[in-house]
Amino acid sequence: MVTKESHLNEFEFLHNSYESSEDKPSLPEVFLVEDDLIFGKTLKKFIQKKLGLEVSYHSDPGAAIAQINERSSSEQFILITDISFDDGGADGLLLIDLLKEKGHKFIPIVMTGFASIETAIAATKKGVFHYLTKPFELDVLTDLIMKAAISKLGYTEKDFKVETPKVTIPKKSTGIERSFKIEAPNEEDIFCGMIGRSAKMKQVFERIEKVASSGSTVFINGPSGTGKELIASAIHSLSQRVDNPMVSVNCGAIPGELLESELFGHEKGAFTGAISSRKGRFELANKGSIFLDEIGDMPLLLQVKLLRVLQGRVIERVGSTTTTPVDVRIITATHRDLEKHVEDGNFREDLYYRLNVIPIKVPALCERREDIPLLISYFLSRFVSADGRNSIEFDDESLELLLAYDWPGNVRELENLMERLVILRGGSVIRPSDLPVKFLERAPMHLNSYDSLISLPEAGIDLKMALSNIEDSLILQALSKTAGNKNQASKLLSMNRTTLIEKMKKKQIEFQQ
Ligand SMILES: Nc1ncnc2c1ncn2[C@@H]1O[C@H](COP(=O)(O)OP(=O)(O)OP(=O)(O)O)[C@@H](O)[C@H]1O
Repeated sequence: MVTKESHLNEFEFLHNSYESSEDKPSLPEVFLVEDDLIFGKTLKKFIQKKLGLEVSYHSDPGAAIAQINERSSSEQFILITDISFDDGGADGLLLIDLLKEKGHKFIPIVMTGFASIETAIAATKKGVFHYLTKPFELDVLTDLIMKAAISKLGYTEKDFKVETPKVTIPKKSTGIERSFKIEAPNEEDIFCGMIGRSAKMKQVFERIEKVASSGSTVFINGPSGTGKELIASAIHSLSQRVDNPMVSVNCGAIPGELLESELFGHEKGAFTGAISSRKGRFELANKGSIFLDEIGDMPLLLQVKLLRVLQGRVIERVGSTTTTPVDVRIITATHRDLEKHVEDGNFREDLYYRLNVIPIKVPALCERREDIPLLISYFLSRFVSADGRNSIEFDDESLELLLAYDWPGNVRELENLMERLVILRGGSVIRPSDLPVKFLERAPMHLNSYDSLISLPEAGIDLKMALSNIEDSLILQALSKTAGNKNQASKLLSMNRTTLIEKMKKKQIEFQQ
């Protein structure tokens, strides 16, 4: 039976703190003992990079004891050790006993892949600071090391230079070779309420500036959510027509039979329900601009009527026999491939050429990824309250996922996601698990990140075994990240769910939370 008292005595024996802060070395020493070479090296690199601590790593407990015995037994250190070693001849708890016998003072943290009540009790009896069950997030271990150093060795948080290991976006996956940083747009990145620093958006801005004053018909083409309506507004606001109205009509949202009277107006009695005559949008936009969104969805019959307006600059109300002159600049937009629409016979070729006088092509967001950090910052500044209470931050991994994602819904999708995260996760750090699963599906492969974590040991390596260990580790990490959900984990690993299950069975991998 472990009593609270015996537990405390053990702790006191192990953790008699330094008399004064001057006595302690500048940073705590860490000894790591783990027989899985790849995991051990990964841990060593991660702890060193994140906390700036020197880590002495040994795959063999005997070698660890030899090194520890060489140093002065009065200096306390942190020991991180596996419990069971593959050759069966050593045991992490025995290592703790042997070091204690030699009079060493240290704070033990133990790790095990096979959690059992018996070993947990045995570890507690030995006064371990924490008992970690594999797999665990590497950050959990570094947090524990800091906690141990602060609470047992008298260090303060300031003694550590905590640095989250930087992840560099590989060129292949995103086309950008630099660390991803959220950055507020500066003056040059903002054009008429639009954010853009990429060369592609700068070209769009230049074209808007050039065409705005001309009065010509403009055709804006680009995927949904790329800002076509914003571009139309910019053209209008930079033109001489700015003091007159800009009227927008979504041709795809109004039923075909209503669209004609919506655009051109109607006379009293023109159809059932036409109790009075009414001006259409063209007349309302007189001396200003009309923005015909989703022009590709306009019915063929109406296309003929629009062509007549373009040719004669006059409109004819439904039910009228006379024409009314209109002075309107026409700006149209569609997310469709209008040329293909013409080829398929769904759009009149003559109208297409009339509308396409000045084309503006808007790039999808995935073609201008350098704008993503600016847009994130811009939308956060819009959604986060003035006191910053619901502000959010992103960890490196989630930032990377945001940059690598394809954004099929473009800027609108990014805007909606930021709004949702601020509402649901305001005040916290966003991690990959806070993002919709589809972001994880498209995560890039960090081939080069392995270079910084695993280096070829002097004595060489059993490649087959090493790869198999990496596979195990990644499968377990995917399961851990998705709380054991095999469906989501398989997506993270870009494999079928059934393949994952078969692999787990074959390799006898079991996941316990
Ligand atoms: N460059 C940008 N800077 C800031 N906000 C943008 C930018 N581009 C788009 N947005 C915002 O994204 C949302 C979608 O933009 P908009 O409605 O103009 O897209 P669209 O291309 O017209 O979409 P659809 O084809 O679906 O009509 C809007 O809220 C808009 O303010």
